[in-house]
Amino acid sequence: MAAPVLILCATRLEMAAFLARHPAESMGDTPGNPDVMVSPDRSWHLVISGPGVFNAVWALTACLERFRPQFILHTGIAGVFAGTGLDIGDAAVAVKDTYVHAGVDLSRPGTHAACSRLSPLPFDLIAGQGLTRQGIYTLDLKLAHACKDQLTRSLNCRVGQGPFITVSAVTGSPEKANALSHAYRAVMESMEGAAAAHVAGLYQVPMAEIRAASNRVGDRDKTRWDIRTAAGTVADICETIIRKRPGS
Ligand SMILES: O=C(O)c1cccc(C(=O)CC[C@H]2O[C@@H](n3cnc4c(=O)[nH]cnc43)[C@H](O)[C@@H]2O)c1
Repeated sequence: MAAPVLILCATRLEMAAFLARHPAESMGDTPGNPDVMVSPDRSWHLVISGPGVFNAVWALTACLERFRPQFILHTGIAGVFAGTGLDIGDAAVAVKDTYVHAGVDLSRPGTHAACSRLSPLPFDLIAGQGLTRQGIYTLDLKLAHACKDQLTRSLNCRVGQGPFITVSAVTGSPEKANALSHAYRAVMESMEGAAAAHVAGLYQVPMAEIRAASNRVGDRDKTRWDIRTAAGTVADICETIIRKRPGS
């Protein structure tokens, strides 16, 4: 039997629709252990990390110390950038994910440079992977393309593909969203992606990052967010990937 797929998601809310369709057994949620579930046939595990880069690193590390999955499916909701052709409820597959806070900030407060990309760090964040100096994590492109092809065939929404960014400070204005979109040509913004890619890279486990848009990046008006619809897309993404196992 193939190794399980490890699904990594920040919150239970994002996985609610999937878990309603696919009830799973809890493996314990005790202090010092992440919240992990396993499917009845043991073909997938789900870890709920908690939001943000620190929780993602902790939860994924704890799992990879316990078992080695075939690949990691990092999923959840995200903000979608304007000009991507995607709307709320649509899905996208990451080809790379950049932690925008990694680097040397040479900008002067009050100048236009404040929103542009940082200069590279003088050291690798993963030894031998020079792009990590700019917080850039390249994902497994063969797996990403296979997932995109499969999801395009299976989902009832648009499926985009491109660069994602990861933030610790959620983008809170359309102006900042425009600047980030221009600087990174990003499709989606989340709070965990690059952190998960960092750990997956250290453990040399392939990872696909596939998210569903719940809101437009920079939009603070929650009446325009649609987490329920996005969580439905997250459920469709997970169902497709665990059933078809693209790339294997
Ligand atoms: O209340 C807020 O302002 C807020 C901002 C971002 C996310 C949330 C959540 O409750 C969802 C947690 C989860 O969602 C991802 N997410 C969704 N939209 C965005 C975004 O526009 N920018 C960054 N992250 C986003 C994120 O990965 C969180 O883990 C509430």
